[in-house]
Amino acid sequence: MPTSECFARVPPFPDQVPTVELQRVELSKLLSGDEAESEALFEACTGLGFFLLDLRGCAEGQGLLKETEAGFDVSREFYALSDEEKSKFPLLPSNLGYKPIGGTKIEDGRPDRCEIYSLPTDDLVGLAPPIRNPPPFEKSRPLLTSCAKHLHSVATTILTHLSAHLGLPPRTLSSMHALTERSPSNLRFLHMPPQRASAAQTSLMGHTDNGSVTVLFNVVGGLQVLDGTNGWRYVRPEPGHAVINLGDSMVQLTGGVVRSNMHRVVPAPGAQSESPRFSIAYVLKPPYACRMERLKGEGIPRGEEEEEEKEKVGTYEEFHAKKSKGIREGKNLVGSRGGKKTEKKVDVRVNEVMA
Ligand SMILES: O=C(O)CCC(=O)C(=O)O
Ligand SMILES: [Fe+2]
Repeated sequence: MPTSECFARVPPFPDQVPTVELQRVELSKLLSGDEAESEALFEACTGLGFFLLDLRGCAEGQGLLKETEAGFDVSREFYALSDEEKSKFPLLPSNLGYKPIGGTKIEDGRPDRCEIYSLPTDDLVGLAPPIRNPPPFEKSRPLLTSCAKHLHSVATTILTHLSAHLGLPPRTLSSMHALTERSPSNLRFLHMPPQRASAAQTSLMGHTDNGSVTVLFNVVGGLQVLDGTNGWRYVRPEPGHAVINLGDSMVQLTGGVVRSNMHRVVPAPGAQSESPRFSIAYVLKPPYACRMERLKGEGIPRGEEEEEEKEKVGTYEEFHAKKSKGIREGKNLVGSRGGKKTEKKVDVRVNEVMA
């Protein structure tokens, strides 16, 4: 999450709410090849599937914090536009573009309370003909392109460490996600307006991400992770850190070694509930053409179901389309195995924590 100056502008996250204990990993140490840090990363990826990445200890991280901070200003400018202006940029295939409030459903079928603008990475880095984005984004193209490239590099650094622990040649996962092939990866700007306490509801439904790695920045709380039998727990926003989580495609490619955990956004707790909530996420996804077959590495299990899987497996484009359709229809939401086929299904409606 951005620097402490950003945090000073909103009331503090309260101490009295149940939070999840996330592993902290330092980007500077990952970049210098620190083995203990790499081990901690792998533990978090195979455990909860979420961790905090400290960006403060190196120039790469500090630069990214500054860029995302500027990104929050771009987001505020966009969300200050009228609904009429925003709706001139409707959702494109692959869920890119503008999703208005109520565009998806929450667990109980009610409309969500979250609006999202997703900019395709392909467009930002020149892999695809540019789409027409709203003026606040268009006039900040150089910033957003630079930000997307730096976020992409953070996400692939994480994938390089994962490759090592999975017994894959070091560049297997990062070259699979290179910025040379078209994919539905995107830089997304989310906005959740404050809700009336008497009618407060989930803002963004419980879901697992369907990409590979998500790098998330927020200042106001509200993100919750499903923490095993503890149920939903808030993630406390921390200055100078990004929240990292793995998505379904990594579960598929690793035969279930890593976890794509359920998470959702509810109204911010305590005094923060009056503040509008902005977040920025970089969602790294495999290329459309990538075959979603289990990779071969010493750390990746082989099993009977693999043969069965091979017959069903297709491209990431197909994998992605199936999940996106489910989300639009409000399906696939009340149960999760945390991305692991071996896990017991958990009802995501358990232990509602709505402060
Ligand atoms: O806004 C957040 O904190 C989470 C957003 C999220 O889960 C997503 O964009 O997939
Ligand atoms: Fe998500």
